[in-house]
Amino acid sequence: MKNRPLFTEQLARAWSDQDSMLCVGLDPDPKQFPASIKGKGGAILAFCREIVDATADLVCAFKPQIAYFAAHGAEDQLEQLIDHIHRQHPQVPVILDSKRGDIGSTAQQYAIEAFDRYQADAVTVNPYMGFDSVEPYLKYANKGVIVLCRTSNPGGSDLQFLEVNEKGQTDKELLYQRVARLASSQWNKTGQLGLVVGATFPEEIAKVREIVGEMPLLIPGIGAQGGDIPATVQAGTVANAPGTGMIINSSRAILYASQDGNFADAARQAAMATRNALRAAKK
Ligand SMILES: O=c1ccn([C@@H]2O[C@H](COP(=O)(O)O)[C@@H](O)[C@H]2O)c(=O)[nH]1
Repeated sequence: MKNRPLFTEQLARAWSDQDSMLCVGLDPDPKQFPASIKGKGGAILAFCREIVDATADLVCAFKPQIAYFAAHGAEDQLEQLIDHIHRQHPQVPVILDSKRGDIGSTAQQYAIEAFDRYQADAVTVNPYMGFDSVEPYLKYANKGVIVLCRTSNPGGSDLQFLEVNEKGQTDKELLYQRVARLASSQWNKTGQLGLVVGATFPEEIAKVREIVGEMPLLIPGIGAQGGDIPATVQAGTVANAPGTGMIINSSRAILYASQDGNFADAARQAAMATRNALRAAKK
């Protein structure tokens, strides 16, 4: 699917036309599928397609997590799913969550995987190996590149909270803050960079927002991980532009709202309740 608009334009349109900051995460776990789908050929695609069709008018993005497809040898189903979203719901950007990170020549292959093979509008990237591991993605000038910054898991603090002050630098700087500063001031050559910041850490969301201005934040951690919606929205709000700047992800709490035959309806209800809670929190 060629000629997709700039990722940031897609987001701006989705935030305004859909009035939604909700991203539905597509993490298909066959063990949790309803009996009507479980065990059938193409079950992963069938399950995700129903979720997508039931929620597309409620979201600003979909985020398929590649591991849930690759673990079952279902990469072809991931390709077909993204193609389905582009054709049936062209207004909804697709963020491929793959969190790759490697030397430049290999990162180039990962960029081809995300953007040429899967046709994603954006991809998550691990910055641990530095700018030359991120740069190959920037050759795709209209595509979003969303860099891990302050992740939602408890172990994220092991490294992301290390002090990284240089000689002469007086203000204390932590590793996740350095990532935010580099991403916004030096790495954002295309204007299409974003950062991952977990809803489980609203204080750090606020700090990152202070550093990066309007840059889009992908915020996982509400729903199954227990992140607080009002605290998240308050912390991540862009000055004078409520309802923008955040792509707030929920996966399991929506996908598995029911494991019966009515799973798609239940997912829609859960997505609507979450979107409404996000809307209410921005006021
Ligand atoms: O810091 C991070 C980065 C990515 N994720 C991903 O988001 C979803 C969360 O799923 P829930 O079911 O809503 O907990 C999942 O795909 C993770 O790989 C994250 O949780 N935290």
